[in-house]
Amino acid sequence: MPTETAAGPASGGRTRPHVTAAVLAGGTGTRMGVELPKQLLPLAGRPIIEHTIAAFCATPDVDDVIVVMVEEQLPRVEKIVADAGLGSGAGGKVTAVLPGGTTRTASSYAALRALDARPGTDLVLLHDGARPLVSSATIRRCVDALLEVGAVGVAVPSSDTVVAVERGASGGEAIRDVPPRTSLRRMQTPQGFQLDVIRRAYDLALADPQLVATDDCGVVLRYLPDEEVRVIEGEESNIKVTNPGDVEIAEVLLRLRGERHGPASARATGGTA
Ligand SMILES: Nc1ccn([C@@H]2O[C@H](COP(=O)(O)OP(=O)(O)OP(=O)(O)O)[C@@H](O)[C@H]2O)c(=O)n1
Ligand SMILES: C[C@](O)(CO)[C@H](O)COP(=O)(O)O
Repeated sequence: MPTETAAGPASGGRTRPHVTAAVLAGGTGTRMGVELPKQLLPLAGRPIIEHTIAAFCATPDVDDVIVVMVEEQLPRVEKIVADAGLGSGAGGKVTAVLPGGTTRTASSYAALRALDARPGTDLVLLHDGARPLVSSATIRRCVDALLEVGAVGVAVPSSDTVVAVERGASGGEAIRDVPPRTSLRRMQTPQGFQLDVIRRAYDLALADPQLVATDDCGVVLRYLPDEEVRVIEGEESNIKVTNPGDVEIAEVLLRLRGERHGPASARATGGTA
């Protein structure tokens, strides 16, 4: 339930809920094709995951951050958090670094379980550790929407025509359908939820042996069909580092952002203004 807090300037002094961001970094990055989990690769001299965590720490709407990481890399992430001053004891907001699961869904669930053991959170933002360029503005819009609905996902329109495919008569891939582009969005993260909503959805999902999900809004849509899942506008620059070459693209986007806002502004916001 919303609690009276010393609200920061961005919240205009209103009574506001306690917001926990969960950074999901439990994947191994197989598509990237390098040995190290991709979220540990350097981006402008700092590990990708450090950029991601810093973005949430720098956003006044976020009260604390938990990180879900590949188990064998937990000490490495704890060191990144400590060295960058992102821990809650050092002026940052990271309160826990936890092991993830074997799928993204299992890692989301691990984050939710951690919150079970630690009451206080009203809203949770689930975010890909591999999206280091998320902006404070996007995070803020997500939190604002959660004051009105139980589930929110950040998305961008598709500038390409998107098609559904199937195996064709010739044996190759063939178009089955061309959905109207105006009704399509590309989902990003953060995806935010009132905690009781995502808990109920995951309780049902985890009991379903057929569970297949690629994002958390999809879990709510499927298992709580009466719940409105609002889509809010994201930013093209909030890319997910996934394939070889994506780190270089992220470097360019980061540089452009620095040029737009100036180096002092980029530093003050963890490069995420
Ligand atoms: N078991 C998993 C799998 C993924 N993720 C996280 O979910 C985000 C989006 O997933 P994706 O880009 O698919 O990352 P990987 O699973 O690492 O990549 P790949 O699918 O190429 O192996 C990433 O931040 C990833 O670390 C996670 O927390 N736990
Ligand atoms: C959650 C997500 O980033 C939304 O686009 C995406 O579905 C993650 O998928 P992945 O296969 O785990 O990269």
